[in-house]
Amino acid sequence: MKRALISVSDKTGITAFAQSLSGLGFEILSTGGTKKALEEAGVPVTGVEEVTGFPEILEGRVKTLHPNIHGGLLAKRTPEHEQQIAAHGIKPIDLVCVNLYPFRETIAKADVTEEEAIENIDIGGPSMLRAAAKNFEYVTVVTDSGDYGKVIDEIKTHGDVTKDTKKALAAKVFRHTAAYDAMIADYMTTIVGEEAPENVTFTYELKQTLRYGENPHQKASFYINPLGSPFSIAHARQLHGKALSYNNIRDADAALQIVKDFKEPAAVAVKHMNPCGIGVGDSALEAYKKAYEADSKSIFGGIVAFNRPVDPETAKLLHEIFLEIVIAPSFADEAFDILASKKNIRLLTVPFTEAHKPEKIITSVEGGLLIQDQDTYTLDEAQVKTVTKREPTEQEWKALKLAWKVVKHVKSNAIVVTDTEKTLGIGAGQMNRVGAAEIALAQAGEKAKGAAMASDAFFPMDDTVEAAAKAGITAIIQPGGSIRDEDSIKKADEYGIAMVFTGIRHFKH
Ligand SMILES: NC(=O)c1ncn([C@@H]2O[C@H](COP(=O)(O)O)[C@@H](O)[C@H]2O)c1NC=O
Repeated sequence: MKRALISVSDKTGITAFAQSLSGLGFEILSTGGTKKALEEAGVPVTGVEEVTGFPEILEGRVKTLHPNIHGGLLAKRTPEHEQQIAAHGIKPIDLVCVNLYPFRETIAKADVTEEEAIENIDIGGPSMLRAAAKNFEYVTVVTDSGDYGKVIDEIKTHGDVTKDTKKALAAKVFRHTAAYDAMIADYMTTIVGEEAPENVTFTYELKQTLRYGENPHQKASFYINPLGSPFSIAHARQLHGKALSYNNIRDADAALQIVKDFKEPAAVAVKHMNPCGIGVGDSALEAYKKAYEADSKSIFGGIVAFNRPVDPETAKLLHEIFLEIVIAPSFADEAFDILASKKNIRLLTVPFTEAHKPEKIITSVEGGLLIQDQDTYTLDEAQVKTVTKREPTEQEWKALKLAWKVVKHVKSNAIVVTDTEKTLGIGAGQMNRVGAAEIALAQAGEKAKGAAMASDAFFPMDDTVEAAAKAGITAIIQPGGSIRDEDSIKKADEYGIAMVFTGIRHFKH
């Protein structure tokens, strides 16, 4: 008689599965809670303690960790192994169905204690899963209730689960136990505060296979951190429109990261990971009008993120142009109807919460990963110092603060020109700083007169100040720290520009 060992925390679908196995001639072996559930459903079950000859001890910490179980799981069906287990009175186990203590769900609880988390580290379950998966040649191993039906069907059709399925199920089990352990490792690493552990493992879950990657000939998938913040593109709720593409996800992430930095109502338009127009105002409507005005050409086909609910008036304006995505904390019903009248536009919501804890940034390079903190620095006015003869006026200060907030999110070398309520020119991703300035100033045109300029890193020479002055810029904010700072300061003084140093750099590569 074939034997199946069933030990599950999540009992979804288990009685039907066990019933089918029993009907197909399997003897069912089971642990405490699972045995009880199966017995209540009328499935004949043998308790594991009858197999081990040992009771469950240490509050369930030891139930299946016994040679009578693991010998039965790991024995090859070869004469040598069969003789060995028989000599010890061990019988083979042909199928294992195990799902693990809910560690992830436990640590996701806001009030979880360390003790509770530790108790939810499953030991016996992964041991059985790994033993059965190693012996996939002979043993079927199931951990996902989604596979119960397939396993039963194959046994009914072929008398056993096919070799290919056994192998595929084993691979799935190793992925599962690896992810489970990675989550435990991450939790423990955080508890002990290890900054750069000698190994790093992550658990990410498939959210979506994408139609393609950055280009149609590149394959791509989207994996998300199951414990990630809801205030993220990974956990955004899509209310309308076609599935997000690879580029959509990255652009939407960029737009969210920017709009998160604003307390006042703001609208952020993004193209190709850079902001193309940012506006602030007293309402979403006002902010959007300014973001649109900032660059009414580039916004076409872009992504717009708001940090306030989208109202019908704003929706009407958004509806006038082609946009890929609109993201906001929410959409008023009428606003949703207006926007959703276009079939393809994606409408996403994310809960804007102050409690958001920024995740680390992980970037891949060929053969490696780079991990760093997010650039969460916000301007510390006490640290900022005016280096020129002239202090910025109140109006200039307002514009400088906006420019500095924006420049952090623009690819380096970055130069941003703003007034007090919107971007006027954005020079992004240039290989020399003055080149970025020329782009930003050309875009601002006449509006550069009396405007503010921000630079993400120091000026290596005074040419950017010169270009700014000639375009009519009256205030500049930059980190400072160049050996030629004095040249830039002198140049600013020459033109009566007020320049402040932040002492902080905002490279974004
Ligand atoms: N300690 C053991 O020997 C052991 N054997 C199986 N388990 C787990 O116990 C759970 C099932 O327990 P029950 O059938 O009592 O509800 C499963 O999630 C299984 O993975 C164990 N528990 C944890 O390590």
